[in-house]
Amino acid sequence: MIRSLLAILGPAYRREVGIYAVWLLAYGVLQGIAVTLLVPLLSSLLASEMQAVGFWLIALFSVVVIACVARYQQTVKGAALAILVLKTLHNRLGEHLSQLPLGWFNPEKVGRVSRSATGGTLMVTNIFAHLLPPVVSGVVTPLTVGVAMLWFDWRLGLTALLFVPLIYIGHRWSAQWIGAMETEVDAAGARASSRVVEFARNQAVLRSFGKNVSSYPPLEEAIAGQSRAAGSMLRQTFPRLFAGGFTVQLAFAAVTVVGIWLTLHQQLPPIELVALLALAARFTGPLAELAGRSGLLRMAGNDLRRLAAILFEQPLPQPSKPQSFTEQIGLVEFSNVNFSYEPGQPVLKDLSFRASPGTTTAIVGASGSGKTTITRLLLRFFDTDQGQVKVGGVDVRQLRTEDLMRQVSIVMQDVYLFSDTLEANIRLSCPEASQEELERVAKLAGVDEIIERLPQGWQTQVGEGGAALSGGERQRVSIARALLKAAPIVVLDEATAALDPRNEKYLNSSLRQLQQGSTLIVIAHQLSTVMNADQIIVLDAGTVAEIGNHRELLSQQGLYAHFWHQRSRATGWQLVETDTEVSL
Ligand SMILES: Nc1ncnc2c1ncn2[C@@H]1O[C@H](COP(=O)(O)OP(=O)(O)OP(=O)(O)O)[C@@H](O)[C@H]1O
Repeated sequence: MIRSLLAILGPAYRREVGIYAVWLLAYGVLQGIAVTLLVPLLSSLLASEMQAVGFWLIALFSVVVIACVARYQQTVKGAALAILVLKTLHNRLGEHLSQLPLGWFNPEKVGRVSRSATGGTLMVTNIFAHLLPPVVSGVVTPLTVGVAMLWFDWRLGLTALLFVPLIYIGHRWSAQWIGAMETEVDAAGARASSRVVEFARNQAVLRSFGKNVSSYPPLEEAIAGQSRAAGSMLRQTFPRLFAGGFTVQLAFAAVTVVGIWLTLHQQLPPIELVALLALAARFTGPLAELAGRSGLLRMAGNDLRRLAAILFEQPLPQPSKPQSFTEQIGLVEFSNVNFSYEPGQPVLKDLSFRASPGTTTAIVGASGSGKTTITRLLLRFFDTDQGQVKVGGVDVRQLRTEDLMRQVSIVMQDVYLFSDTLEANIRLSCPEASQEELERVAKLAGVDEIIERLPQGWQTQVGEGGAALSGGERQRVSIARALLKAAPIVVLDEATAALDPRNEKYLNSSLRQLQQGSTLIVIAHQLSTVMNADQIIVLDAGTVAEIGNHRELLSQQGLYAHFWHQRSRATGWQLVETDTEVSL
């Protein structure tokens, strides 16, 4: 466990962990020696040898003082390491997450990260603060006492030490089992919490179908599964902990029986028997505590493994010699791209197209034909299986993430705003922008109108995820961000639903502005965007079925023309796969 902790923290902390380990061991041994000194002390007391009593008392006092120093050092160093782990793990997690491919962040993984970053790291810090000290004392102190007993009376010492393997196996068995059960309980907990979040988020839909907790089976099952797992763990943990404690008491009973037998056969003076039995009692105390703590330590070990699994996730390979841009800034090229999310289920097949700098490319196609996937590959959420994606004439795999991201702005339908002011949300893309610049983009995107209406204008808090704004308003903020960033390439996912006239007006003026300086790649749903695009890519099941501008494609009398003639009077469109019809 310490080894995996060191692997996560890095070799820089090897020394601190080493010093802590020395104090832990020292305290365990000193505790054992202090207890051992009770034997000569009690023996001389019972024999009324007052001078010897004085000597052993001083010896005991000195060892206790040194043990206190060791305990203090162990506590201070443990607390310092716990804080260090907390800080380091959070920093390492943050750094690592920022290097992982964006495609990694699905809801399950995000849930795992948030559980590990909160409860997981706390549990891991507990290893130093609360779990290792009793576990190490629980092993080292009884061993020291056992060796001391060997010295006083080898027969009693041997009896006690013979039980060590049995106690060890018992503890290991119950700790391993508790660890395995905890993994199950954790998985059930993760399932239940994701269902609770789903239930809370989708209240509007669920209520409209008359669903509450008891009539929504997935949530009920997940909660029942969690309490089943927790109940089963509690029920089955008890006998195992009992078995661990029983072997310890058995060891004590065996030492007592052997001691009495030796005394009855005049092989051990009764005074020494009393003192050695007191020692044997101290042999069992820390062992009993060990039984409970080793299970907790195993649980913390599970958390450690889960954290390590996140930290060992591979970031997308970064180029050893990153390339810089040529004069082809704004150029986007896909060459013979093949891509699948799941092996054997190709999503994009031999897909090629070229978007020249400053032009607008509209991507249209049936739901599931791969439109969003194209934008994900352009942003390098994932790497292609075959073929190349080039931005500015350079393969995206040869660009550093920050260089690629500097080239591209994203405006998605489902816009997330940070729980901050309106101004901070727009400045995110260009913190150093002047106030005039900010106001210019706000006007173009129609954000000025929102600002005028809101009580604190630019300084209005938008709430978590932008909850204080409507969907259309959030998209306007997101367009203002893109305008401010003025990136050479803009990826835009148009609203599927028909826009109200006001939002449409702002979207069109923003698009015109963006077109002046950027290459636009639009997942297009509005007819006007499709008609005015320089080129339209018609996707069919992951391949380019047709490519050209509106006029060219109409004259081809192919798939696009078919769609167009069917629904040209519609105000919005979406291609439907089943019968290649256009639906609203
Ligand atoms: N993260 C993912 N893991 C596995 N499969 C995925 C993932 N994302 C998309 N897919 C699958 O890839 C295919 C293409 O999806 P994509 O989202 O690119 O289509 P789309 O044309 O944008 O669809 P829509 O218009 O409905 O948004 C679909 O079959 C989809 O189920």
